Amino acid sequence: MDFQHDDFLQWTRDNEWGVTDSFHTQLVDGTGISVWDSGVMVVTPVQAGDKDIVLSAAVHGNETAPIEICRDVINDILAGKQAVKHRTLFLFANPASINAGQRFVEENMNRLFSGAHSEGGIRNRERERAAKIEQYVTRFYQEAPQGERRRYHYDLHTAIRDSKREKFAVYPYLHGGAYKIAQLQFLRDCGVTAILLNQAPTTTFSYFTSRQFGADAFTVELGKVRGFGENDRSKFAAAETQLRRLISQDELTHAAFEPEQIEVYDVARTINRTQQDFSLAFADDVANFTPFNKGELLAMDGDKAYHVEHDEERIIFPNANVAIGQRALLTVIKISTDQLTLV
Ligand SMILES: O=C(O)CCC(=O)N[C@@H](CCC(=O)O)C(=O)O
Ligand SMILES: [Zn+2]
Repeated sequence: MDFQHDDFLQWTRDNEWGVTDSFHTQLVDGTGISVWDSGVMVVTPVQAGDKDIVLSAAVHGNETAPIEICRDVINDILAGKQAVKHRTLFLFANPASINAGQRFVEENMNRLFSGAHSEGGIRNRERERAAKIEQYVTRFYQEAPQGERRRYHYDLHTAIRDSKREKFAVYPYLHGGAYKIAQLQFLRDCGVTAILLNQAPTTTFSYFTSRQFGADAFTVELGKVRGFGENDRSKFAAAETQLRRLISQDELTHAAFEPEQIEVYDVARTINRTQQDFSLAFADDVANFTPFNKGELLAMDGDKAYHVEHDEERIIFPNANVAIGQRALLTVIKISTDQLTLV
């Protein structure tokens, strides 16, 4: 058995819950290609730079634009059409959900990291896969050459709803750490125009790599959920270009950062669904970043009402259909970039 060299994504989907074998091959230029599992590929240049880069897609299988981007980058690497300068781990995280055309099969994988996959006495294959992905990422960062390393993780998503900010990113809670200008520049050049600052730990993939490995890690929302072949790839061209530059260039140069180029939002509240009887007080077509006025009703969770507590409080990721106990809505409040400790 070997992996399919001309279409790694298809081979991954054909082995949706993983394989026990691993594979290694070399490209003509000596670049190492190691496949640790279905959807798990490590690219190791002969003379690798000092970056260890994780690019993940398909944590949610219906978010196809990032999957298509990573598919094309990987296939170009395997075909010798895309140079790689830094160690790069590509992950198609949840192949079974790709095949199902759904966000997940049994459980939202992006709520299973930082060990959450092993809590609550629940077992399912998404939990097993999340645990394996944690192991692969750990192995990837730990197997890096000695010396000062720069760790990155871009977990690429698209959003269920429309968004008044088409591309935005979630900066995981940094526990007092400083935000990095270079990351704001990179995300800006990917087309990101808004950054959400999480103010508490989560069980998302990007929080795991940020907290566990000190990676510059982000959830990057690149657009809207669409079927394979339905993505206008011109809308993702800037992001794809930056990702290709990231893996292939020693250093990335960016134009100077201007605060007005990216809006910064504090996550004000996380509203979880705790009751079967949960509803949002606005229509399904109300877009991410829609502002609400103080006092307006946002959601009912059983008989608990959630009202807007700040002027211009904006909704993010509204989803009344989440599992009991999971996040049904974030609200954010815009802050001045000047308020950030930037390094
Ligand atoms: O559009 C939505 O409702 C969700 C889109 C999505 O999958 N977003 C991520 C955000 C992860 C984070 O907060 O860092 C998710 O909900 O898992
Ligand atoms: Zn997602």
